[in-house]
Amino acid sequence: MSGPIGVIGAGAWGTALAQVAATNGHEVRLWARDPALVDAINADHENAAYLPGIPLSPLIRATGDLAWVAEAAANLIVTPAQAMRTVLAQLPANAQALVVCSKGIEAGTHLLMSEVALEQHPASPVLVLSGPTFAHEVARGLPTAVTLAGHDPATRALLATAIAAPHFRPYASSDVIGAEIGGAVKNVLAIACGVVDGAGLGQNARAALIARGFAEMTRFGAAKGARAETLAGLSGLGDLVLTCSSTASRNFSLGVGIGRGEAAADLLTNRRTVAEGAYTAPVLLEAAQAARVEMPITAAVCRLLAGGAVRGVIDDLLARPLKEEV
Ligand SMILES: NC(=O)c1ccc[n+]([C@@H]2O[C@H](COP(=O)([O-])OP(=O)(O)OC[C@H]3O[C@@H](n4cnc5c(N)ncnc54)[C@H](O)[C@@H]3O)[C@@H](O)[C@H]2O)c1
Ligand SMILES: O=P(O)(O)OC[C@H](O)CO
Repeated sequence: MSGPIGVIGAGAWGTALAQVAATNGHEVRLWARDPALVDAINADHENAAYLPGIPLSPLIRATGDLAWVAEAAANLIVTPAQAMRTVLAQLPANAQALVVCSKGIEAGTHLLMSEVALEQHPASPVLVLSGPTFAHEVARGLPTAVTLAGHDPATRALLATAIAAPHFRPYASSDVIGAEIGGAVKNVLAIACGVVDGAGLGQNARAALIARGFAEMTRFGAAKGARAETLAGLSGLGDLVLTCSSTASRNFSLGVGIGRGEAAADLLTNRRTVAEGAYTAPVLLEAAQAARVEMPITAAVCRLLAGGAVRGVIDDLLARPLKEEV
């Protein structure tokens, strides 16, 4: 794929992906809604607000002109999930391949981000990029691998070649829904694991929670048509293990604060960067209930986010009737 690559959303992940694309020699058009951020990135070749300390490639040009970005051969969409529809609605109708890189489920509609993108741009090929990818590591050139899912083999091969770098290895998949469900659900489970850490419940509890969380992800995924092997791959289990194990995860860190007894509402009000799991959790629970899928850990996270007392929520989770593992 020749020509510029567009990146829509200049937070930590959009900026890191811009850096990956520039590594491959692509001119990158990086859209930010905030004019001050556009000016700062172009002046300093750094996104000090969201990805500090990483010198950015001169091939990256920040802009507020969405139409100019949309002329690119492919556009990586990296806004917070709940903002995606509004931003996509401003994109011209002739946009080429749209690669959804955000992780979440839309409130109200219960749609995954690729479904939102397809509703807004039915004529554009829509792909999903997801996996274990802390932005600050990817931007520093540390290695990882991701799932790149799309329905058309030729388009996903083209995109894989365009974004692959020695430290960034995309694995192609046709399971678009599966690739998205892993990323959306793991953010909620990472909050739960952070709570376990913050409340000092021990490493056994965290491992048990990861395993039972993965069971929830698998049940929900099956109900939505995801393939089990996708959920066991990079975008599911891979990302779940990453974010459930590190305070570098915003979702895990939010959970740590809740586990220590801080009010979820205060923690959310005081943060500038997005912890998607806090917005996904209630939507996921609604979607699971509509699909008659039991998700007790997700329900517990919802109670905690709504101000429930940590001890009581954990006691209730552990007091559920005994059951078969599978
Ligand atoms: N940071 C990571 O390591 C990482 C990795 C993989 C995926 N993701 C996903 O990528 C998405 C973006 O995360 P991030 O880390 O870049 O977020 P971030 O918190 O670093 O930045 C969010 C960006 O979105 C902008 N923004 C906020 N509200 C907006 C709106 N209404 N319209 C347009 N722009 C808006 C902010 O100005 C900021 O530039 C999330 O879904 C996240 O789960 C993040
Ligand atoms: O910091 P988090 O919790 O949003 O996680 C970032 C990425 O999704 C990790 O793959």
